[in-house]
Amino acid sequence: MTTSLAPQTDLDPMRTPAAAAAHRIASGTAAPDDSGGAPALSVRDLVLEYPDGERGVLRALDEVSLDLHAGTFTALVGPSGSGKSSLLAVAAGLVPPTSGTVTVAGRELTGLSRTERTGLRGREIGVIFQQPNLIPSLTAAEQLELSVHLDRDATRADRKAARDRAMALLERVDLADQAGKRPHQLSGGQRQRVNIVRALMASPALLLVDEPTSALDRERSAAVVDLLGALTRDEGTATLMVTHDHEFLAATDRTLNMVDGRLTD
Ligand SMILES: Nc1ncnc2c1ncn2[C@@H]1O[C@H](COP(=O)(O)OP(=O)(O)OP(=O)(O)O)[C@@H](O)[C@H]1O
Repeated sequence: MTTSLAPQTDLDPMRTPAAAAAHRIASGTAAPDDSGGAPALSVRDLVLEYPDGERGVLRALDEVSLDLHAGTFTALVGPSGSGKSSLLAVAAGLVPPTSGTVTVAGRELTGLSRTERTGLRGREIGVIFQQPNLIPSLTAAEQLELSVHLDRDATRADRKAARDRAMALLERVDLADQAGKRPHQLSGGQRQRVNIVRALMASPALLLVDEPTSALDRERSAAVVDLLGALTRDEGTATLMVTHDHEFLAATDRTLNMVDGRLTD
């Protein structure tokens, strides 16, 4: 992977993820919906070009269009260098496209200011990396609650909602009894499960996952992919997972193939 996806440390200046999650759960909008409503992610005619020395430009994404709906689990496969990570980075709002549009939860990313884009990312986009990038000094529960703790505007009710949401998510992935442990006290599979539910804290509309199984053995990899599928349905996210492992495609609802920056469904 050449494109780097920065860790999600940006804070939502308007609303804490915990408050947003509590609101969505209370209002029932976290329910799965693959019925063809407005897409969680809509990409149109996306082009991404990088400067490429004497050759001019390298076109990493070439007229890519796709829609992802709530509650659906989509795999993105393709040869090395075909543009998979570039698509994730642009969909996450971390890299601006050369042209084309990316709309997440009804908001077009390129039309937003930097602050608005950061806010939207905090609320609506979860990103999971190849290696769990957990903070060594924090417990599993604290990793999940970090953004609300860093938010000076968070109320006591927000903090309580974040604690409750964190415990519910840790319980959902069978880690309630590990909530007080730091990353070095957890196994690789447990760390990846903490990483996954941390990305779900704000009940994002869109979950972008970059090769989540690359550091795991076969059995644990299958468990992580199954878990991502189950959480996609439970939480109602639209999940896009880059994978090299065709063995896990059966666990997804749909597979997209990328070749030379183009999607060949
Ligand atoms: N920051 C960058 N600057 C210049 N070229 C880049 C940059 N990031 C990626 N590229 C190029 O864009 C193309 C697509 O790269 P990308 O990382 O998206 O592919 P990928 O399908 O994710 O590959 P892999 O499976 O190996 O991770 C490649 O030719 C790559 O060399």
